[in-house]
Amino acid sequence: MSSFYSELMKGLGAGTRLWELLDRKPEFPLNGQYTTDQLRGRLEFSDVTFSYPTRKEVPIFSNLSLVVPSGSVMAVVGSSGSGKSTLVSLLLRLYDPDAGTITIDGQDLRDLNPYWLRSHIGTVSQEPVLFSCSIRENIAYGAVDPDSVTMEEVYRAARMANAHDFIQDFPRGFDTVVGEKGVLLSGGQKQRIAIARALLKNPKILLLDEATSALDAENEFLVQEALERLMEGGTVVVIAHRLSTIQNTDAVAVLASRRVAECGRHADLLADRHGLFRKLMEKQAFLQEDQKQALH
Ligand SMILES: Nc1ncnc2c1ncn2[C@@H]1O[C@H](COP(=O)(O)OP(=O)(O)OP(=O)(O)O)[C@@H](O)[C@H]1O
Repeated sequence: MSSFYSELMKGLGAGTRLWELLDRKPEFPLNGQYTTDQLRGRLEFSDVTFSYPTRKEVPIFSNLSLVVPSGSVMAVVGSSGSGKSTLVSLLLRLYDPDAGTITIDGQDLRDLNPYWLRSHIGTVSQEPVLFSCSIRENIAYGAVDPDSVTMEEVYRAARMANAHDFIQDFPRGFDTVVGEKGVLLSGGQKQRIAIARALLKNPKILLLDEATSALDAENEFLVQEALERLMEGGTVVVIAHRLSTIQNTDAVAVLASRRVAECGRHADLLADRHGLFRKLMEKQAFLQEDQKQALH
């Protein structure tokens, strides 16, 4: 009886916390209704001013403007704390800007149905979150209706994400249960599962946060190849940390002084000897010595 009582009390405590979570209301209204069948994925920030609700006195963006044409790949670079992740959070509508607008195909984000919006946006973060369930369920979770996903579709997504082989090598294959936050898997493996999840969703808009942590050479190649497949066809915003990624994008936006300080093609930005992008690249030792020599 006494052990049952303590279990009951633990359960009650957990239950209370769960209800508190379920009862939470969004801080701003999520009542946009607009949806469309023909999403093209053109993104535009116009004069966006933003500070986090918890730190109103620290502005993150003031009058930031940026256009990402539909179907293009935009790299976002900037020093640590310049607001790269914040830009992605605003696109996902985790926050609303204090002033200015963010639009998709000319439609204000606030007028779009948030559930519909998020079903068309895929994200792969630096530290992907995997749930404590099977790998198959973790991949199928990306789909709008995970229950209707066939095994064939899961295999296909895993193959394209270069994850199929290592999953098959586990004794229980796709039924392998990954621990809380996927502790059983390496960083590169977790990322490839997150990429398979995003591939299954086949989103029109893709937000990527490239991992800064060093992957071993083989993992890095496999992750990079999978990302390239994922990036085909949609509009992509990638927080880029690798020179090879930056070189393969259509344009680069440099965040500095709370706005987009420079935006253009990688080669053009690099050619400006006094430009911010050039300085940033040199600081981050992105440029190899021989490339620097060639540019001088
Ligand atoms: N939830 C939050 N509440 C309050 N301030 C925040 C929050 N998240 C980020 N910030 C602040 O906003 C600024 C921009 O952070 P952000 O994470 O967007 O930068 P970043 O360019 O992505 O940085 P990094 O390259 O280090 O990941 C930082 O000064 C950070 O301290």
